[in-house]
Amino acid sequence: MSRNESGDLNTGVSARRVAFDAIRAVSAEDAYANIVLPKLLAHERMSGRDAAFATELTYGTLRCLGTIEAILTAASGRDLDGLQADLVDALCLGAYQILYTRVPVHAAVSTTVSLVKAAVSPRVSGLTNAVLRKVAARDLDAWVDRLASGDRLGDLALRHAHPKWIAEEFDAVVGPDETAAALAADNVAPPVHLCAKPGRIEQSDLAAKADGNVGRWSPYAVYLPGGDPGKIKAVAVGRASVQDEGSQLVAAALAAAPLTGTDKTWVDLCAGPGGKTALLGALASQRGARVDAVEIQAHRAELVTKAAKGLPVTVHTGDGRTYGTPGSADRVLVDAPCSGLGALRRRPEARWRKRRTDIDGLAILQRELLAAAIELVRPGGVIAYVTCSPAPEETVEVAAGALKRPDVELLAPVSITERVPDSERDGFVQLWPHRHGTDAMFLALLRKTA
Ligand SMILES: C[S@@+](CC[C@H](N)C(=O)[O-])C[C@H]1O[C@@H](n2cnc3c(N)ncnc32)[C@H](O)[C@@H]1O
Repeated sequence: MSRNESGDLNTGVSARRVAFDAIRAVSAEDAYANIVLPKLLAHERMSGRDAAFATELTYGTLRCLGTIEAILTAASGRDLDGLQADLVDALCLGAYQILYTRVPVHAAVSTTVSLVKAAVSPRVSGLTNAVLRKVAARDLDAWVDRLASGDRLGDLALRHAHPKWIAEEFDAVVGPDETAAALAADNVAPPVHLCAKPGRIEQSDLAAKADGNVGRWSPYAVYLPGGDPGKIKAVAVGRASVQDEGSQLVAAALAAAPLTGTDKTWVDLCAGPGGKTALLGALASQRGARVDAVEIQAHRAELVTKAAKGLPVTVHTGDGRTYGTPGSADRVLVDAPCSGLGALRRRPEARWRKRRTDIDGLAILQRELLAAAIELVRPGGVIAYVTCSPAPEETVEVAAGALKRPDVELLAPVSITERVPDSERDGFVQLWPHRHGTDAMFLALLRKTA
């Protein structure tokens, strides 16, 4: 049976049921959509256009959840907390189709009513029909205009489906003219970037073999137009890996920083799952250096071992805050655990799960890890402090704290700023999806002076 986005009643039901089950798992069990959905698709043996439709419905609904819920609340005239949770999930799925897709309204409503009858309760099918018909009375823009309160960031957050506090974090960095673009970029699925491991395969060779395009910024990046990267031989045999171009740039910037004296011992203090370790390992291999990769979680340390197979990398399971001998490293990467606000486009549900208060605890750990890196590096050595977040509390504020020390100075990250326009932020690097097509990686490049 073939199904498509037209909303044909006989053809879209299974994809919608898969999407509903995935959304249920995310909302009821705190599952991750990118993990639960492939399992459901495999279980249903769903592929091709059906799988693409189920994915669009699942990811789209979860991504836009806060805005959809605000519209459902207004349309139904009731607090959604008073409705059973599985009904709310089904209503969100139906409303997403009405507001954000080209599925005809009658198909979105009737398929959701059928879904509710089968998967929730026939008793609430009339309510489902009534609420979705009210949602369909306006298009998305009209709903957003109706719900707008006149608060600039609150309204932008509503329009671009983010919690307001995240809009505030972005706005604090890019300023009012760019915040809408920064938020909108999170609603576009990221393209797949490959990293051609230096010394293993040339960028142009990988691009030709993978039917991709050479990346704009990283000398190792290849953009894939589509398809399964696991099926590309260079990836399967470890000569290339899937890695965001921004991650490649910040890892390579550590290796590119000027250094006098010994340059043999590189440390990756927060290594799991090993994407940056693998790139550093390949670069170290070309330069006669070695990488010690530290990861606190054993299962993630195993992933590092796999990612770095065949490279001069030693993996240590342990706490980066207490690792190693002071003054023993030439280059240290601290790719710190962070809020991940720079990679929201990768995880549809993530923005609604995070809380601003999460950053407070993370900032303490980030400062401790950076302090440990400063201890670990030798005088003259280099530290790259990296986060996949632009939030000031876990980026410039952490780096500025370290720069108050008399034995730390800021290094200009020219390997990136001279190559990538609009990437400099107060002497550091800040990449953005809407500017550069990368995750919003932050980099502070520091030197230990004495
Ligand atoms: C942002 S991720 C690193 C991503 C990795 N560099 C890559 O490119 O694949 C942060 C990692 O730090 C680890 N981590 C958290 N606290 C740590 C600590 N105290 N010491 C070492 N690793 C830690 C987390 O388990 C997580 O795997």
